[in-house]
This record gives sequence, structure tokens and C-alpha cells, in this order.
Amino acid sequence: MAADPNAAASPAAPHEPPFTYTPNRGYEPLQDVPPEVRMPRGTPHPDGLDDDDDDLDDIFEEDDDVDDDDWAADGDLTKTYNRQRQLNESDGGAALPRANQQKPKANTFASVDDQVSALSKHAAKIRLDSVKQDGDKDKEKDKADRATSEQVLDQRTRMILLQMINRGAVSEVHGAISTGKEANVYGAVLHDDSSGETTHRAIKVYKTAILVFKDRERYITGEHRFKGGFDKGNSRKMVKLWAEKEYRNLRRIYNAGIPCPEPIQLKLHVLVMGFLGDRKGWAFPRLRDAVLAGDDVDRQWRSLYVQLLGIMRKMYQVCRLVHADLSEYNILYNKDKLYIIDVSQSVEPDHPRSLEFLRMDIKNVGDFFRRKGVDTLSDRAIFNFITAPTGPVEEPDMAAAIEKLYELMHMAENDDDAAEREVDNEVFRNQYIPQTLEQVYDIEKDAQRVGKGEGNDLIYSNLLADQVVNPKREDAEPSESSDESDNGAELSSDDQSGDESRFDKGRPRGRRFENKDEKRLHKQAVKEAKREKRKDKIPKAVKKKLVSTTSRKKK
Ligand SMILES: Nc1ncnc2c1ncn2[C@@H]1O[C@H](COP(=O)(O)OP(=O)(O)OP(=O)(O)O)[C@@H](O)[C@H]1O
Ligand SMILES: [Mg+2]
Repeated sequence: MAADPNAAASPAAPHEPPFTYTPNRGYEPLQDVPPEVRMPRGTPHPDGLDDDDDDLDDIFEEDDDVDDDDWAADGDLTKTYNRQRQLNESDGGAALPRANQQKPKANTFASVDDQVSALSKHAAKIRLDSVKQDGDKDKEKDKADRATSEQVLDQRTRMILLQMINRGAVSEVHGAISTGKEANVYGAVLHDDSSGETTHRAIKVYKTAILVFKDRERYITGEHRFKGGFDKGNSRKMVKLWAEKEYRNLRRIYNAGIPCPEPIQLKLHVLVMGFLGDRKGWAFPRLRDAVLAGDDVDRQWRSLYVQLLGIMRKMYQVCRLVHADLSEYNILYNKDKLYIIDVSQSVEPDHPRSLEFLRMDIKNVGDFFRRKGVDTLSDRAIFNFITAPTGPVEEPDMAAAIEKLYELMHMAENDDDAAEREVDNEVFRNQYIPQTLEQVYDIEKDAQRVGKGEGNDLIYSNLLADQVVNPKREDAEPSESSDESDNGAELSSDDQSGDESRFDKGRPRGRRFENKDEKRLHKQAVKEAKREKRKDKIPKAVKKKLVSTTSRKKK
């Protein structure tokens, strides 16, 4: 992937683009590049426009919105994204502008101008100086102070907000609740003139800046380098897709009854959602900042932990989503209740890395609650709890199932076991998780374990069909409510994957070890496994059966 060091000597050299690749620095110009073909990442556009202020056409296009309930188009998101990616990667790193790929425009300038001037009557309703940011609650900040922490809206975003005001999604847009790397979240209010009531809303505005977008891309695909250049048109479209993904994921989560912001309206990179906060417009704190009061704080933390595990299971089983960025930063807290936010990166279970993301989520959650003094379950037990296809997906049954897990854990444990659990967590976190049988390292060894009734010890046991895996699972939830998990199918059939899973790269098969001890242990384990394997080989018929039942399971 890195540039060939001998490239300069190659006969093709004079024809190469005037860029060179340097690890950690990306593509850099080798020589002076004429301004008309220069678009270095992260620096202002040569024409001085940083945010595509000039082009407002798509803002007034009606047909490609998601909020028109045209969910049949869901599957197309993947295609669109794929196409976009190909375009992005096809220019080999040198971010040269390419031919305009937008549809030919009719002469719509007059009408765009008309619309812009019609919307300008709402200009005073965007009041970014009116801020309710965390931390302001106690001290009065003066406006000059705030102005510096605030980001000026670009023209396109401003137009979209004015349009939303015009259509009545919100009546006024206020200052930022949160300004981040990838998005700003603004407070907004909706006045109902007939009832005189005021409803608060939140507006998430994704940033279209090239550098910011690069980070996101890397995070999601696991690419170590930003390969293709993004031209502005593309980065704009990609960010639009992320906003759309968050909107759709929120819909699923909201429809499943998991506490989260209500998705209200989406336009390009701007998402209007329900506000999670009090009536005065103060947002609920993130779980990280939650202050619990009372004399049973420990019990409260534990019950929040149990609540969150239930949410994770329900997200997985009913919404068919792994959050993939779950931590105390993306959960809001109010009055014993947790709210899930920030779901643009959430993926479906058939995403090649979903189980890896899930394991990461589990670790983050465990780490946080351990710091709060909660006696946490092992990562492995939680992983099994979340992915088990049978069992409850509603409260209070899920909480009861978790209490059962605790009982079992404490029954099986002696004094040293907290330490042992930590060891098991470490092992679990470094284990390779196959998501399909094709990815299993040593199918014969595993099939043998299944034969011995140890199928439930396999890390991917929940991917196996029940008739193959001996259901003596110690952490199994009560099975009488197994039919409840069908709710998931219902939901996901109306809202098929809008995510990028199919074109994401899988985790590489190799293992990386952090230290020598791990490596030694692993070697030992492999040797032992090989010895086991030599003892008796698995009959072909059993192997076949295992493969066919599993691939049937995995749709
Ligand atoms: N619906 C909402 N109601 C109230 N506050 C919200 C809402 N959505 C987001 N926030 C606040 O905005 C913050 C950032 O939101 P979110 O996590 O969705 O953005 P983000 O993608 O993490 O942005 P970045 O990564 O750029 O910081 C949250 O921590 C929360 O405090
Ligand atoms: Mg966040």
C-alpha cells in the first residue's frame, strides 16, 4: 500500500501524480501544484470557500429526503455508499477535482434565490447566542465568552435550519449544547401556538469538513490510511449518509421502546430529534457526569448497570444493532433511567466486525461500572447474554435473567474469583471471534467440543443452531419467553439495513499479542489443542451437519 521507494527510478515516474505518500502524513505534494488542481486535505479550499457556501440547490430538492417515509429505498443506502466509496478511492490518493458528478441542473437559480430570500424572514429565529451548555448552569457566562466557543454556521446549514423553521419542525434554533469533532448539537424549541406549549428539540449538525470526515471513515472501516481524496461534493454526500444512518438507527431503537431521542426530521447533514433534558432546556447529563444522590448510591449504580445490559441485549435482539461506540459518553442519565445516543456508527450483527464492536462496548461498560464499584459480570457472560437468541427481550425478565447470572457466578466462585474473572476478561478480549463457520480456525477441534457437550464454551456458540449446541448453558435465560425475540424480525423487516456493513472490511485473521506472556500462553493452548485433535478425528457427517446448520442460521 505504501509508495514504492523505487518509484522515482521507474520509467513511469514522470507520469505519476505530483504527490508522494509518507506514512503518518499521507499524500504530500512533491512539487508546486497549480492551484486549480490542488486540494490539500485540511486546508482551506483554494477558492477560499470552506463550506460549499455557493451551492444550495440540493437543499431545495425535495425528492431525496428520508423523512418522507419512503422506507422502501432503505437498501439503496448501501449501494449509494458503495458507489460513493468507489468514486472516492478511484483517484489513487491525489485529491484532484474531478468532473462534476451532479445531475445536470435545470436553470433553477432564480427559484433558489427566491427561496433563499423567502426563508430569510426567519433569520432572527436562529439565535446561537442563547446557549444552555453543560457547566453554564451554575455560572452566568457572558455572551462574548460563548461566541468564542461557538461555531459559526455555514450558509448551507443555515438554509437547512431556516427551512426547518419554515416547515414547523422547530420554531427557534438556539446555541450549541455540544460542539464536537464530528458534529455540533444545538438546542431548539418548538412553540405550539394553539396550546401555547413549548417543546424542546435537539438538532445534530454533522460537520462536512474533510479532515473530520477522514477520521470517521477510518474508525468505521478500520483503514489505517485515508486512501482516496474526497472532493467536497463527495464528503458532503458521505456526511449526509452518516446523518441518515443515525436517523434510521434511532428509528429502530426508538420504535423498540429503548429510551433514546425521538428521530423527527432529517435534511442532508442535519438531524432534528427529541430533546433529552428538562423543561427549561437543560440537557440531561452524560452518564459520565451523572451525580447520584441518596444513601443507596451503590445499589443505584448496580441497577443502572443491569438496566444497560438489558438495553444492549434488546438493541441486539430486537433492533438488530450493535451500538459500536457505547460508553458513559454516549449515554445520558436522568432519574434512574439511561438514554442511548450517538448511534450513527451502529452496525447490524451481520457486519463483519459487529461482534468485535460488541466486545468493545461490553468492555467500556464494564470498565465504567467497575470504577463505580459495581460487581460486574465477566465480559464473556455478558456477551453470551446479549447474543443468546432465546430468552427475554423485555424488562423485568431481562433483569431477572441477569440476577440468575450473578447467582451462578457467585455459586461457582471462591475467594480468588474476582481476579480470575479479570483473567478471563483478558483472555476473552483477545480471543478471535469468528462470525461465520467459514471464519472458524479449527473446525474439527471445535466440532469435537460440541460432541462432548462443550459447545456452549465456544465463543461463537450463539451462532450455532440449538440442536447442535447442547443447551445446558448455565447462563441461559428462562426459555418460556423465547418467542419474544421474534419481535426483532418484525421490526427489522420493515427497516432493512441502512448501514454500510456489506462493504466493510472484516477483521484480519491474525492475532496480535500485547506481550510475551500472552504469546506463550497462546502457543501452549495451540499445542494442547493439536494434541487433542490428533486423538480422534471428527466424522465427516458430523462436520457437514455442523456447517449446514450454522449457515442456515446465518441468513
Ligand atoms: N437528543 C439530545 N438531547 C439532549 N442532548 C443531546 C441530545 N443529543 C446529543 N446531546 C448532547 O450532545 C452531545 C453530543 O452528542 P453526540 O454524542 O450525539 O455527538 P457526537 O457524535 O459524539 O459528536 P462529537 O463526536 O463530534 O462530539 C451529547 O453528549 C449530549 O450531551
Ligand atoms: Mg458522542
